[in-house]
Amino acid sequence: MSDIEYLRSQLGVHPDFPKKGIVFLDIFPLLRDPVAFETLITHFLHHLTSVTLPKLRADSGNPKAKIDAFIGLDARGFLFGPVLASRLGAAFVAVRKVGKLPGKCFKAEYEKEYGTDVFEMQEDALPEGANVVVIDDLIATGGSAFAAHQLVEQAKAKVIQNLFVVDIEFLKGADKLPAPSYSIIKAD
Ligand SMILES: O=P(O)(O)OC[C@H]1O[C@H](OP(=O)(O)OP(=O)(O)O)[C@H](O)[C@@H]1O
Ligand SMILES: Nc1ncnc2[nH]cnc12
Repeated sequence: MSDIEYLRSQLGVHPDFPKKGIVFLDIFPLLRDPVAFETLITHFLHHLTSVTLPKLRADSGNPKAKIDAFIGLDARGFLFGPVLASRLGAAFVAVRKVGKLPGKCFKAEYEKEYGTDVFEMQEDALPEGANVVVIDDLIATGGSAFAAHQLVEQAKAKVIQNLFVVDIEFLKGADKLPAPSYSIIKAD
């Protein structure tokens, strides 16, 4: 079994949660296993250093261009973003559901697979022109990640990569996103 097949086999699968008709894919079992968690981080780092950074440097003409910040989406993006940010010497910025962040915030309303919500990000969290990676546990319709993209645009920064542990591919969420997406586990 490949390491990706192993990770796939460890996902929790919960039909009719949190609503009838939704098959909820639970990434928490992967975090109970330290080897599985480290494998996820290794796959993300490999993609960032072998694809994202070379593309950023080629596109910008700056061989020293770097990832300035990881934007983690409330709540499960917070599990992965700070680890990647720390490993690559970048900032971690939290995008939170409305009403949780103090100070002035940018806002973006969105629709996801099982409801609507509003995301916020603190207005002083990102410098203008920052190169940003969006990270979350899962992409379904892409509504959440697209809202994060809108917040980054409001800050006049740039999303250069989206990262997900799981992509529910038939919902075609990645097609909605202006920046490239990389996901470790493809689900149906
Ligand atoms: O691609 P989409 O259709 O937008 O769905 C994906 C989002 O839905 C889940 O989050 P949820 O809002 O349930 O929040 P949680 O992480 O706080 O449980 C998941 O963690 C993603 O953020
Ligand atoms: N099917 C699903 N499983 C887990 N998280 C989700 N977020 C949106 N859709 C989801």
